[in-house]
Amino acid sequence: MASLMEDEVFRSFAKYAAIVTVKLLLMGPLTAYYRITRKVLAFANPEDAAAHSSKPEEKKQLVRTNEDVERARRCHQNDLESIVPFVLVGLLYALTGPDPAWALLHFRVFVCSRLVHTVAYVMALPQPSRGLSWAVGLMTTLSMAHTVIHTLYLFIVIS
Ligand SMILES: N[C@@H](CCC(=O)N[C@@H](CS)C(=O)NCC(=O)O)C(=O)O
Repeated sequence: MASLMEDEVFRSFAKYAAIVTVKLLLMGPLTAYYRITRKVLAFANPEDAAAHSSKPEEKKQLVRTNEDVERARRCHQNDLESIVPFVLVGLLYALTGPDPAWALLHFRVFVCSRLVHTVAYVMALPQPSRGLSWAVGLMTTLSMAHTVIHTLYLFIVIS
């Protein structure tokens, strides 16, 4: 780890991966905040509610959903679909010895795209704000994946 930290690209990867992972982790507390402030202190599944009440009307109340809570949950799910691949691919990419300026651009663009995606999702901004920010993040990860695969291919051909 100490010798990896001497590498400029790995240091910036670690920094931006940490930022975007903290952002992902904060989606849980944000969902909890919406649950509390929108008074949706309900169960997620009907069977959980059934364990607490047998009355149909009461059961319905116990599984009540709220648009803000669901929005935060969907955003959290989307973060998992995008950020986990970024961290995995980004780690391999950092190990390919890319140009530091180009690598930094990839990391920054990805982090910005996810921050914009979160704001667009949670605040229900009009499309294509969310779609575009998601697409930019995806392109960035795919670009890094391309470099990883290309580097491996060259390594196999040369050796
Ligand atoms: N699992 C995603 C795949 C496509 C995707 O991530 N689309 C972006 C841009 S439209 C999005 O924000 N989808 C909403 C979501 O995942 O809840 C979906 O079902 O929509």
